[in-house]
Amino acid sequence: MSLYGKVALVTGGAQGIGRAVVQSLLLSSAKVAVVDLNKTCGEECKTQLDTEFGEGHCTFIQCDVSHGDALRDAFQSTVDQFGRLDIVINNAGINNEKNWEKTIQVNLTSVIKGTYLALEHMSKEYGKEGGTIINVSSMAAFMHSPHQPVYTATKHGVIGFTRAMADASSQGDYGVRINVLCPAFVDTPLLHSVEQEDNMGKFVKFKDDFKLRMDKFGVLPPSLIAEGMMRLIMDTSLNGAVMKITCSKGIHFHSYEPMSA
Ligand SMILES: NC(=O)c1ccc[n+]([C@@H]2O[C@H](COP(=O)([O-])OP(=O)(O)OC[C@H]3O[C@@H](n4cnc5c(N)ncnc54)[C@H](O)[C@@H]3O)[C@@H](O)[C@H]2O)c1
Ligand SMILES: CCCCC/C=C\C=C\[C@H](O)C/C=C\C/C=C\CCCC(=O)O
Repeated sequence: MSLYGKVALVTGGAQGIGRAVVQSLLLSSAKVAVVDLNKTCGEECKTQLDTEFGEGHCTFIQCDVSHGDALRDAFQSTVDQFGRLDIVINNAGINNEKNWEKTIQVNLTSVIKGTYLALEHMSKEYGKEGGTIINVSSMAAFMHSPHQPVYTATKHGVIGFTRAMADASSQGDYGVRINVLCPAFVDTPLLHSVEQEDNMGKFVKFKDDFKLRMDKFGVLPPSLIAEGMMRLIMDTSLNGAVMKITCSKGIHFHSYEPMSA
């Protein structure tokens, strides 16, 4: 299915998983705003994408998603440049147990803020045409890691928030589907943070144990995560879905007990 005429915003889109998703969106003919803190990476990414897809299909907006006003401006700038907004991927995330307050701000608070801003631009509640939001969690929400307690907590939070908002959207007739994606280990620069005391703090001493887990469970290519994202974007039956992607089972969904009143 083509996304011609649709506009997407991807946070943390300059490298890693976000970069792979941006590529897939452009291949499907969407226009894309790459929102990222890293100016060098973002500008390089835009140059490469302009060469591949031609100018005018994507834009780079430098923004720290943990700064609420800057994130609001990034959403507005996307709509000003491309005229509308249909797809929002709240993907930016960090792994920092030393500065764990920042990890909560980036991985959880900014996902909540990004979801609310997306609704302001897409929800029927605000007179808009609807759309779709994907929030990025992690398999760490299902297999908690002693090396990453706060990272694990934020990824649990992303799932709970997303599922609750998906129900709010269907009950409130927002016209916006809200889903969550949980990758296992993915081959991106983030994985290397396990080696660094600056990221891991006192948990760095567990790095060998962490690497054993990677050997045991394997490491996925970012392109497979992008494939999962595209499925969540295209399948209009999905709302409140929790997609997991692992080496052992590939792309699949978590199932929950039905709620009893
Ligand atoms: N790599 C993995 O093994 C893995 C596994 C499960 C989930 N995830 C999640 O996937 C998402 C993407 O991770 P990745 O592996 O691609 O990481 P990455 O470090 O390769 O890329 C993250 C991108 O986000 C940007 N970013 C970081 N902080 C930001 C901020 N405050 N504001 C704006 N942009 C910011 C970075 O500049 C970078 O371009 C994260 O939410 C991460 O938690 C990753
Ligand atoms: C310390 C560096 C961390 C860098 C990346 C951060 C987090 C990534 C977490 C992943 O989501 C992995 C979490 C848990 C376990 C992984 C895979 C489980 C697969 C299970 C299966 O195959 O059935």
